[in-house]
Amino acid sequence: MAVYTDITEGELRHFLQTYELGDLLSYRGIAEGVENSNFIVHLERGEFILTLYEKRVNEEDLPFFIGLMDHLAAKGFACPRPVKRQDGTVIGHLAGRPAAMVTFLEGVWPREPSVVHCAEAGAALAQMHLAVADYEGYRRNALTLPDWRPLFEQVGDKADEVIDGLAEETRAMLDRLEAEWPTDLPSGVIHADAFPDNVFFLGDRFSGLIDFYFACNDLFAYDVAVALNAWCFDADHRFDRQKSAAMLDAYQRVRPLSDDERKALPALCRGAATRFMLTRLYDWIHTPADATVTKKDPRQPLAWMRYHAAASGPGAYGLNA
Ligand SMILES: Nc1ncnc2c1ncn2[C@@H]1O[C@H](COP(=O)(O)OP(=O)(O)OP(=O)(O)O)[C@@H](O)[C@H]1O
Ligand SMILES: N[C@@H](CCO)C(=O)O
Repeated sequence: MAVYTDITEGELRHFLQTYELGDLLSYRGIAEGVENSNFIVHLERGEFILTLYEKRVNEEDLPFFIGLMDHLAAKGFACPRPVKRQDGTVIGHLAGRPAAMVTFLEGVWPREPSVVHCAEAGAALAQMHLAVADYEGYRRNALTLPDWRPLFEQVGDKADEVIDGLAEETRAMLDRLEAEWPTDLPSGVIHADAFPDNVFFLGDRFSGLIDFYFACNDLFAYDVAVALNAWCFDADHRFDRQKSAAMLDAYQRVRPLSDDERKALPALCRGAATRFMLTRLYDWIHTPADATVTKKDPRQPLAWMRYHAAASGPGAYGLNA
């Protein structure tokens, strides 16, 4: 459960005085997520999600994330809407952390994504990529190619204590990525963490995207690569081409990929797998033993990395070469 910062009822009541949402009826910490502390807060005016922003979120980036959710919601894209306080601002402070409330989104994330879920997620991602066209905020991706090697150096040879041989394998992958990384592809604001646990469904239908706290400006096709990793491997780390073909097909019905984007897909998938392997590895080693959080296993994205290392071209993803 991701509650790094706990709050007392008194602190919460004090914080809620800055809103016009009525009395507090109940609240509880949310038993999911690894990045921020989240609470579901039941007020007279309804249910809301309260987030206390933790280590990976810089306070100066919050206006970008909040503005993005506002922008997308105003365009009719299904995502949480930030809640304004009495003074018109969104970001406050609670228990020493920056904090904000957003609207509660109906739906559940798919524990075992089906081909239909993958297609829905692909279409939703493409809709987001179109909807950001006139968003004026800019945020550099702080977890892209130039950031991976420094992140890895903070783990260094401890990597081998987690998985034997991992340090050398990662260095070789970073060398390869540095040589092949595409730069000249369509870009804009991407979600950058479109995993199943951030995509809600009502039945088989997409009902909303959450957790925009890695959103940044980067290649649209990189966002697709993140989603292919996150949705299309089964529990035994086997890649399911039917799922990837469904995701890519649905994505392209909304936003067709260019030839260059298609060609770059294997490299982008290698990079996305490496990014999640590295952050999970870092957290595996650095998360305090007393933190109330279920750490994510770096072995899973390592298996993704290995699949993409061997991928010869777009055909490996069910795309025509
Ligand atoms: N707007 C919302 N409406 C309904 N539930 C939400 C909303 N935002 C968050 N949640 C719930 O809180 C959980 C954790 O939220 P979130 O994914 O934002 O946390 P996180 O710590 O940033 O997670 P992650 O590990 O995905 O980065 C979600 O799985 C969902 O159950
Ligand atoms: N989606 C990420 C966690 C949030 O950074 C992962 O699965 O590693």
